[in-house]
Amino acid sequence: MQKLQNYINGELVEPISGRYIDNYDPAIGEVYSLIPDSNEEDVQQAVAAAQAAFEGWSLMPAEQRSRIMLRISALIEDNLDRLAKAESVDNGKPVSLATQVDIPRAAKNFWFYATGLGHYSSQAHAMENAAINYTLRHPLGVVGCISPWNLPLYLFSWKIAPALAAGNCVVAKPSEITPMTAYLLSEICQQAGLPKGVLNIIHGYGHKAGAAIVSHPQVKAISFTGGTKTGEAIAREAAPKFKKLSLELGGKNPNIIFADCNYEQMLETTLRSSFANQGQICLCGSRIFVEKSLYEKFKKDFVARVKDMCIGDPAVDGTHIGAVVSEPHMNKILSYIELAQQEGGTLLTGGKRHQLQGRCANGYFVEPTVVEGLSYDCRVNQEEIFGPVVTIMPFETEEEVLKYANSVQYGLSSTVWTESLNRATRLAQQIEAGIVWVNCWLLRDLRTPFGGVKASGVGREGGFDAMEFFTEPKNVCIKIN
Ligand SMILES: NC(=O)C1=CN([C@@H]2O[C@H](COP(=O)(O)OP(=O)(O)OC[C@H]3O[C@@H](n4cnc5c(N)ncnc54)[C@H](O)[C@@H]3O)[C@@H](O)[C@H]2O)C=CC1
Ligand SMILES: O=C(O)/C=C/C=C(\O)C(=O)O
Repeated sequence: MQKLQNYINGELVEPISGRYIDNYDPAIGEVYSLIPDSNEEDVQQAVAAAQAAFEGWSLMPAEQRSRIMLRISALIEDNLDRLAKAESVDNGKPVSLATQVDIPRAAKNFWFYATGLGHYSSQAHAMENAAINYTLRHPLGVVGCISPWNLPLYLFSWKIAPALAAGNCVVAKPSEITPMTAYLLSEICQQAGLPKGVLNIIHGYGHKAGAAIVSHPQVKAISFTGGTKTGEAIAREAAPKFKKLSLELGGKNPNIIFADCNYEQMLETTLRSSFANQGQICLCGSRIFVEKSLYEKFKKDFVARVKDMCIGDPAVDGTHIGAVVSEPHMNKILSYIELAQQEGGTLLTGGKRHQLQGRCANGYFVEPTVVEGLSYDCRVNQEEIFGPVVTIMPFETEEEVLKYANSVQYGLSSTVWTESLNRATRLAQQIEAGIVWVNCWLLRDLRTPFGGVKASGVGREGGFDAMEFFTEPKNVCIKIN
């Protein structure tokens, strides 16, 4: 069976403990590879390697740094099929999704920051006839990047690329549930000629390897994406040590549909925003609010389209819904479907584990599920499920739907469907979320600030926001005589 290795100081190495963790293919429910069960000692070696590499990397001319990152981007593109297949096997997502979305975006993340670093400039503030201020931005040193299992290489690279572009050296940990493409990225970094120690990839459990990265005194910042509870634990550890923190956490996003919307566009996009990646994207619109006059028509058409979706082998073209990421996660999703019924909801479609034949007979598949009849403040409408489950609810007025939308502890993204520009801008102003999509969903411009409010996180990724996070400003004030 394939054994993955840590990537430390430019070399692929065994974990010091010699211990490994089972890695499952969720579509067949079997272990197919082993990953290092790394501990504090592995992290210590990785941090030491990163520290040693920092001077060389941070002082390297920006153009040279950029060229190395562009080579990584190109190699990801060259390996598109291999990486997409690996992502699909590791995560359960349809290979078509990994080919069209996950892997191209990983390549783009490196391209975006490799080119962006050449446009990042310091600020100057002139005090009339008194002084001129200029603000230097220094890389922080060694930084930690910790990413989740839902968009493995996409989110891993979304953190690593700006950190490297800003001149930092990185110790990164992918999720232990989906480690494969991060491992393949280590091979790509070797081929691209990334100097040793600049990026170190440690595999293993969050409470062990991840916690060791967070608590290491030489790790100056942590960029984390994952569950809100884990984000809290990381903040508890890192905040008293005055580390910089960027936390992208959970969501319970409203999808607000008015009767005057472009109906076909809305219906097609709502199918995606509900069930893309088996609903395992923190931006999915899991609470669908529909204006009362459109509710019955929407319900009929939406449910019919959901019933048409193909749940199947992720390796096969034409599959819309693949496996969810793990057996515990499947059970969590099914328990929320149970809860929805206890809370008085009616299942309009779905609701069960889906049984496939043949190769995937033991895989972790959940039917795309639509629930109606729940109140906006019940647990199912307040807690993050992170699976292919949506609720639909009617509303009558803007005030009412705004109250529903803002009733949750989360505030990541939101979607508004209307042809009225006035209404869209009114709501965009009042919705408590870091991102508002009007008549679209997950339309991404990588220059824009990305992140959430309330329990959805702290800080913003994307564009120069990420470059600012990964650098420390120093103001120099020169008096003019
Ligand atoms: N992007 C998002 O919003 C995501 C949300 N979730 C939500 O979180 C729930 C739990 O999922 P998990 O797999 O447990 O995600 P998680 O948040 O625990 O895992 C994310 C990453 O954090 C690491 N980690 C865990 N504990 C850590 C610690 N104490 N210190 C440092 N690193 C640590 C993990 O190893 C992984 O690399 C899901 O059911 C879902 O609701 C999960 C993944 C992504
Ligand atoms: O940056 C994006 O385009 C998407 C990010 C998605 C997440 O952070 C997530 O699902 O966890």
